[in-house]
Amino acid sequence: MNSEIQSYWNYCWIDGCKEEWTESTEVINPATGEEIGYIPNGGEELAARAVDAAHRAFSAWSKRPGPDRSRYLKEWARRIRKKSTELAQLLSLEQGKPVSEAEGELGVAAEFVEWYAEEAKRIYGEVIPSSRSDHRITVLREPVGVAALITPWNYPAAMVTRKVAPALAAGCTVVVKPPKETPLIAIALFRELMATGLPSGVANLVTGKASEIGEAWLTDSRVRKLSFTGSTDVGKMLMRQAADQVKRLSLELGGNAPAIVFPDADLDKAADAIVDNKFENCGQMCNGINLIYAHREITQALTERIADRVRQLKVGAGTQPGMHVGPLINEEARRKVASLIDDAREKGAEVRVGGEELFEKGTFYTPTVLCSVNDSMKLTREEVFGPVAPILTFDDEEEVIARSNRTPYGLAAYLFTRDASRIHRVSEELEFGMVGVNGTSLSFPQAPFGGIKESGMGREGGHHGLEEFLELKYIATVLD
Ligand SMILES: NC(=O)c1ccc[n+]([C@@H]2O[C@H](COP(=O)([O-])OP(=O)(O)OC[C@H]3O[C@@H](n4cnc5c(N)ncnc54)[C@H](O)[C@@H]3O)[C@@H](O)[C@H]2O)c1
Ligand SMILES: N[C@@H](CC=O)C(=O)O
Repeated sequence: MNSEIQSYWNYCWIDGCKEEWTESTEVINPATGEEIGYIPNGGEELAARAVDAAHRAFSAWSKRPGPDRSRYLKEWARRIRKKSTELAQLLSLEQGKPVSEAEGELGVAAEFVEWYAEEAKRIYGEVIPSSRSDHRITVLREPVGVAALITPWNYPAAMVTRKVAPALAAGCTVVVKPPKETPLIAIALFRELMATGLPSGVANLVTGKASEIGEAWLTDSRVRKLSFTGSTDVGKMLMRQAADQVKRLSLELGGNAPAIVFPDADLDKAADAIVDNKFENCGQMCNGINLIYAHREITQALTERIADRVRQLKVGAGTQPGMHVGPLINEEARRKVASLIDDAREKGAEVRVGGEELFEKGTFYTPTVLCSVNDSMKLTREEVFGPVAPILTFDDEEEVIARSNRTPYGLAAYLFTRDASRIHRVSEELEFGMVGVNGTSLSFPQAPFGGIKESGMGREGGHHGLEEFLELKYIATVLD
């Protein structure tokens, strides 16, 4: 692994070539605090060079037939799958998640590329009957242009392919910036993309100073689109910067997902699904459950089931076999989780499981279950992004819908019930972009993943994800 890891050090990808940079910055393994690699600490100049290359490549790439663009994507997916064992080790090492989860993420990453390789062939226009017989209305779907793609550290492989694949399928060229915490997996994915023979400049990747790179791209009129996944605070700032040139925007931001368990639910299945979701990636998931609302009649029974399952979770470095929960991404993230738990304790929450920092090295925190949680506690309003399952009690449907909708976020919500009418009624009343019913899996290449309110705008996945990289052009033709 060491020589494999070193093969990703100190370069990014511009115009089809490895671009080395004198100033570098280190990448840290969150399970040990040790340096595992170095990447270029680029800024404005590197960012501009990436746009130069993407802009030069756009005209030829956008004119290629869809089936032609599709072939590069299929080959990329094949290569990701072939190397998934090595890539999963790398992802786990720099991000912290268990290797089994990293393998799952790489499977999802490849699935998105395969899906968009097919969608590239089906970018249809329209001919619309006009109200005037002397006019024909034609609508074309054209690629937006150079797209800037900025990705987060929590799903550092899937978030790259979920943006790059639809953009390339649509005929856009791209400039990509991964986060400083997990750049190596993005560089590795790019190596596989370049090995497909993709024409130079179609896809470019830079690493370094986030605000400098972001500003360079948002003030460059050749960049026509920004697709960003990350925190709501940074998303809002980028939205303001993008306003000056009215750039197209997709924003996949934070969440504060409720899981509502009604008294008629299958409690064992609900507890399994809640624990799987809540502790995936050490709770660092945008659509991760933030609050568990249990009906008063089943609060105790559900709490026992959740607590029993959480006690079984093994915590350790993701690269160690058999671990379920890895470290948080860094010390700042651990401090935030600890302070939210302290606040909840001070306001009367009971720690049923966990509630402690772990180990001398690395940024571990025990999987935690909190009961007697009430709405005065900070963790009910903030995105916790950690291994904490807070359980609250509710009495009736209307009340729990109102409490769930009170958040400014609107990404995902979950409900557990066997009552068919309630499923429809509650799903439709919840103000969230996605609702999971009797389960918590939401990320499918065919489905429109995304949020409303302060969780963002636009969708990733499905044909909806392709539309984000396409402009409509309407042509009115006078018929002789
Ligand atoms: N809605 C979704 O689909 C989705 C998916 C994954 C993660 N997320 C959210 O992402 C957040 C966690 O990710 P994070 O901590 O990496 O978020 P973050 O906002 O700190 O960083 C995201 C990306 O933005 C970059 N960035 C930071 N400041 C910037 C600036 N001034 N200009 C340009 N780029 C800048 C970072 O370097 C990184 O690449 C959580 O809030 C999570 O909910 C949302
Ligand atoms: N779980 C989501 C990512 C959010 O953090 C996904 O897989 O799309």
